[in-house]
Amino acid sequence: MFSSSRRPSISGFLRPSGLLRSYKATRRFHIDLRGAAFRDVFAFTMRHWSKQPVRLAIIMIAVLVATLLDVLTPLYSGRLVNAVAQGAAADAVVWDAALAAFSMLIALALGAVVMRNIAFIAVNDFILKMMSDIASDAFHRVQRFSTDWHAKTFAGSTVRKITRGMWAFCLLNDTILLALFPSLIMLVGSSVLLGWYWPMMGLIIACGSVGYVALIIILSLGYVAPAANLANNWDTRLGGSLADAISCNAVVKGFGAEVREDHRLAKVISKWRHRTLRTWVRGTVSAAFQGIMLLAMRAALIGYALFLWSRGQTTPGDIALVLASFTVLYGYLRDVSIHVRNIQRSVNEMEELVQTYSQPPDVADDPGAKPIRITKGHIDFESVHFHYGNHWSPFYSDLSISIEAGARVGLVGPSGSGKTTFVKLIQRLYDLDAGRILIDGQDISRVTQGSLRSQIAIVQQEPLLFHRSLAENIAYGRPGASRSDVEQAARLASAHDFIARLPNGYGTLVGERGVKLSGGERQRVAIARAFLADAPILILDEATSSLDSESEVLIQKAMERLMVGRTTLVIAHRLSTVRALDRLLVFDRGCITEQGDHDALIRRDGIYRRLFERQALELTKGWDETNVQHG
Ligand SMILES: Nc1ncnc2c1ncn2[C@@H]1O[C@H](COP(=O)(O)OP(=O)(O)OP(=O)(O)O)[C@@H](O)[C@H]1O
Repeated sequence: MFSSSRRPSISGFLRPSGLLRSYKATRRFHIDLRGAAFRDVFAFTMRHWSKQPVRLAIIMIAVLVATLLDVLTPLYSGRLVNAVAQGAAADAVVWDAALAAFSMLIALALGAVVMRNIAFIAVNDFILKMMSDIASDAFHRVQRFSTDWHAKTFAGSTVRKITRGMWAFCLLNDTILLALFPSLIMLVGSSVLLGWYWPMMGLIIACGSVGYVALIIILSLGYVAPAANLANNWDTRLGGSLADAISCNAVVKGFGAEVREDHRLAKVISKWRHRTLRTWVRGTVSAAFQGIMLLAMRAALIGYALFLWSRGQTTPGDIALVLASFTVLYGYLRDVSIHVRNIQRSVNEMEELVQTYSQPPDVADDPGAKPIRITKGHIDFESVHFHYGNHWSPFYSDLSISIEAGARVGLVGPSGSGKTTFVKLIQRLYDLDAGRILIDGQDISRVTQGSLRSQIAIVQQEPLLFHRSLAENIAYGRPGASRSDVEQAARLASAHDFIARLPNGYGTLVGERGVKLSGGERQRVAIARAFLADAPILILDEATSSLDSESEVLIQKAMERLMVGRTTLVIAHRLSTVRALDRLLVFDRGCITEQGDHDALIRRDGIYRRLFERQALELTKGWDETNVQHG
């Protein structure tokens, strides 16, 4: 992420700096030119600009006036020189002319400072407002992307995409509004000013500047950028190699392989050095060409001015005007290469963020969708056809099943048979290919997703907790729940006792994703959250991880209390825990092959009986081994 002090790169408008130094400052950034990316990013920028037309107008007018005042400054420098060259200060006419020119110079400088600061103040608000909008819009969209999207995308890279995109947008706006726009005004203004007095000089500036900018674009994008890209890759590889060896230091030590790792890194460093050197050399060559071009312009202008002077057509003041004009213009022009690279860099870094805006949500609410009202919790699958996006064959074909309101149903079957997919479809985390899922007679694809999911409580196998206090995590099930409601839910979930023993009790922060709690404690917090949610439909994804028997009993009891009065689906991994449920659905490769209660299923020679016998056998073996050890 960039630093939050964001102006140093805008040297054209603020403070000119050496070409080479500036080049080196930006050399590490990824440079790549793609027309589509430029178009999308500029369209995105325009959309944001159009939301603040008044501020944009203030900025542009202030920058325009400040730069025009800079354009006029050489004119009065020339007049001052002319006045001084005319005679002694004792001459009142000369003195008045010199004083008038001096006053104008001060007034112009003061005006430029005032206008520039007006532009800065306005631009701060303007850009921060857009950055805030981008952050909240991106968050809004990302939160609503499908489970599939989140499964495919690393959370860390999404976060980086948003924050880097925000700062790149800041740099892009700074560069356009505070660097390129004034440079353009200066270029046109100087051409007009000098062209007004000497058309040939106007032509030299106009043609020279256009040639100079074209040269910069060709050198930056065609010559330096490819080398910089390669150097950048080696920069990343160098970082990766360092991180790899340092993070696996225990292995390196274990094998006494320090020297081997030194050699390995030395090879990477050598490649990195060569690639980087090539980029720097190209940067230096490019800077030299730019310098030569500026020198040629300077020589042409001053040479022409001298030529006119030799013919008696210019005064010392005119020469001063030409010199000063070129010096001011030079300050703007010499940093154009940095601005071009800044634009490229911002476009590259914003590209991924902008793409998320054109991505439609995989699962969208129907226009005018109404909230669902679940009173009983009766669930019907009607001829459901479904396949995962990256699979060719359908996972469920013509699946139909009814689950009565208030029933406690276990979903069992081998790993990958489709138990979790079944509950994901009830939550509408994916859309169906065909068929319908109805809850209390309402098609879930026609209601709002938010209302549907808020009436289905879920306790996951590996519950995720926010890095917030325990009280906040539990209250997530019902926003605005009172402290006594939270404690009551924790008691029902057998969580109160362990929370009360913590030094900060309900105020304890649980660490990222709840890492500071044990698996059993996390589950009880998730159960407490589900108690507070008080949803008519409950999904329990039973933990497979081996909890100690005390935790297991506590969790089992908490879950039984939670099931009362709700339609409950239990994804069961250990069949011993679902024996008491009203009904079991046995899944096998996307089909429900058997159903009934435990007693009925165990009597049949089917998958359930085989699974049950295998688990019973494993349990007996486990017992025997324990007894042998203890014996
Ligand atoms: N997001 C996904 N994209 C593609 N395929 C998926 C996705 N999620 C699950 N699958 C595949 O769908 C099949 C069913 O998965 P599901 O999670 O429903 O099985 P399960 O019965 O719950 O398994 P387990 O008991 O191991 O949790 C598996 O083959 C799995 O690889």
